[in-house]
Amino acid sequence: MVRAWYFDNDEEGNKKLPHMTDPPQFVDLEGLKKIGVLYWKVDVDGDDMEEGGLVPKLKEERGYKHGDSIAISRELMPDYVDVSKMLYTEHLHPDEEIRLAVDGVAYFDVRDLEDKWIRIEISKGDLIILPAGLYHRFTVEQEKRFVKLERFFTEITRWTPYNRPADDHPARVAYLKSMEKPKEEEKKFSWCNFL
Ligand SMILES: CSCCC(=O)C(=O)O
Ligand SMILES: [Fe+2]
Repeated sequence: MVRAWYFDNDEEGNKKLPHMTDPPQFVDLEGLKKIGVLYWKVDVDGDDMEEGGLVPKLKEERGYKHGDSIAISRELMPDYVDVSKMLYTEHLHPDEEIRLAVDGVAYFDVRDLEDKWIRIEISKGDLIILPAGLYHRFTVEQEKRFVKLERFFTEITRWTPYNRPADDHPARVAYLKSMEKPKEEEKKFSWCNFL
């Protein structure tokens, strides 16, 4: 099951360790939703993957026409060191990032609205969607040092990372704007209550 917590900001330590604060500050699915991160639990060995199941339905709803499967580990990748450095470099994408873990364990770090890192641990059956324009980075976890992921894309040719700073990227601007709306709604609501 997915877990998420605030990263302890120790950027010098081993990135593959959990980096929880003491005491840990966990973030629930609602907290992730507030920054646009969506989550589904998937039975990867069962009906969820079959025609009419959760994953094919999600693909259709969100227009994912392409997909592939990648395994990340030192043993399986000749260019592991470069790839893992690249994936742990803070970046964003013009499209949402969809990943379904089918084996192993990995961490996605995502920025909250105050620019603090939230670490999301994914393992078998965790499907997450990061919105376009959200700064994030990724690493495998220390113990297994291995993860296998299904990736889905709307257009495979458009899959590009833009490293931070990319604050003027239209996807970043649109993301921040989409995060403003709930705040405005909240304001309107409290004003109505006041009247
Ligand atoms: C290897 S999947 C997760 C890493 C990532 O953020 C990406 O591929 O853009
Ligand atoms: Fe990414």
